[in-house]
Amino acid sequence: MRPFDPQLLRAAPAARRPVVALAVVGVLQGVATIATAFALTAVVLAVVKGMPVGRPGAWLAGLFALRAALSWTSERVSAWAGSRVSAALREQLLAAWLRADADRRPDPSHAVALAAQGTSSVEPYVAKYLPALVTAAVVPPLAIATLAVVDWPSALIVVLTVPLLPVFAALIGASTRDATQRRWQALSALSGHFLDVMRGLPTLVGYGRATRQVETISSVSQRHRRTTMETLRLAFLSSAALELLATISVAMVAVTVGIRLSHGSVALGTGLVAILLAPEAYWPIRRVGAEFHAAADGAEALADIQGHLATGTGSEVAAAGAGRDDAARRLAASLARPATVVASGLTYTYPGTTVPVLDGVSLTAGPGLTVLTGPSGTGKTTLLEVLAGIRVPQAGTLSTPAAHLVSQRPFLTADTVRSNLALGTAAGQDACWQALRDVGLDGVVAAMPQGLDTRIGDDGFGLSAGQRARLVLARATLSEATVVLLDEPTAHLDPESAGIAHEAIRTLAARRCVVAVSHRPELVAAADAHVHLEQGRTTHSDSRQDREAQQ
Ligand SMILES: Nc1ncnc2c1ncn2[C@@H]1O[C@H](COP(=O)(O)OP(=O)(O)OP(=O)(O)O)[C@@H](O)[C@H]1O
Repeated sequence: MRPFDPQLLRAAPAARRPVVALAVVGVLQGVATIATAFALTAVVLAVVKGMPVGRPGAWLAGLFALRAALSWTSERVSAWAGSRVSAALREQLLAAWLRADADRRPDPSHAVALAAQGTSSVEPYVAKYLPALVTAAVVPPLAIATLAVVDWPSALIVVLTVPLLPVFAALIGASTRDATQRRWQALSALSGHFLDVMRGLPTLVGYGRATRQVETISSVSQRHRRTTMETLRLAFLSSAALELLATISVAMVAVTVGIRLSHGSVALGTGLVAILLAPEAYWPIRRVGAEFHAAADGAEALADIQGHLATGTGSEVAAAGAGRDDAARRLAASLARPATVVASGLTYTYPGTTVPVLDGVSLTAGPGLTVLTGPSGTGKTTLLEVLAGIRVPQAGTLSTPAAHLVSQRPFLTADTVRSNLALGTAAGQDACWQALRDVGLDGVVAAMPQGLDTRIGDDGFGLSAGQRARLVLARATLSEATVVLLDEPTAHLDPESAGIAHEAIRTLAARRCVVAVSHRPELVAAADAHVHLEQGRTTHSDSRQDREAQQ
């Protein structure tokens, strides 16, 4: 971890003002502390000499009040700055991942760890460590300069001992960096494993292997606990070491002042100011050492976040020829474009593999229904994802307006039926009911306790697989996109429900360009065009007219 990474201020512009404000408050606190040393000395001298303490006492009280106010301000600004920066980074991360194609998105467990704990761990870095760093750069030189004017021998001792603190801190910091990296990896592994287990819990329970996971989660948690304790041990050790060093250094100043006082070679006032000022040269550096450990996680996470923000900017994505753009702008532009998909020579190879899944696929789909068939694993889903702009082909050209993709594993949030239906559109009550009627789900939703306002669980929990499939189909009918891509939309439905859904798909295709992957012969028969894929290539395509002519 570098002491300060200017990338932060570039990555999170929201951090600039709070960091500057915290730095100013830190410097004012330092100046007030130095002034307090003089005021306190004046009070002590007044008492010793039997003079009135009213004036110096008032100064001292005023300075204490100022320091309390500055301390309160610093805490408030810190809390505000931390939450502002972490929220801004979280927003930027999500926006970058949404812009990026599927191959550049991180693994979900890593994404969860980074967007949740990662961005939160940047808070102490911004709110505590950076202001401490600025204070450490300003206050010690100020204290030493004042000390040099007041009592140069004390200043000399401080100048000779103060560099030991950053040297020690840097030595300890090197091992902290490795420990923090290990801790961060352990945390990612823990959240990833936990997510996998939660996802696969029904299957694990079904096969009677759920209890085995307790052991695995326990060992992953233990690894995280060990790495956390290792980091904490280092933090306590380094604080103790810096504390000891600073105390010995201050003691050296105090002892020499004491000896000179007893010899009468220094005035009481000067000696007192020197003793009170000496700690001010050390504490800001000690504070940096203490905050460094709390901030180390944040610095590690910040480096990771910056990597994701840099790769998610999309410059290469646009250059790859798929013409993907910001989703909202694309949707707006798409409404003005004809509902036609034209793909030519699309070639796509998954990262880490060598054999292309799509090998020069060409396809033209206009308004109406185009059904895509082909054996399992031949690349149909991949093709839909390329058409939707989620994956970027390595070769070929694609021209399409913004598309609404209904995947095989539909995405449903833990929210009301209404918000799951209207996701991203301004569909009202009537439109929602009409969409539900189109897919034959109106009776089911009407029978729910709160109708459209009934909450469904995460991932559609509480609905059958067929109901989920129809709900996302209803959502597609509400979408404003002129191109709708459906991946096996009726795979989970009984013949009756499939019939209703096919009718809804045909209605949808009357107004838009619908490309559906399906193995249902009745949907293929009803299609305006049929494209067959095999081993990543289009082996056959025909239109309804071709089929009618053949018959
Ligand atoms: N993330 C991935 N990384 C590497 N290979 C993948 C990935 N996803 C899919 N594949 C491979 O790409 C090939 C095509 O997969 P795809 O899901 O597109 O096939 P499909 O035709 O839709 O199959 P199905 O009809 O069974 O849904 C498969 O051989 C699959 O193993």
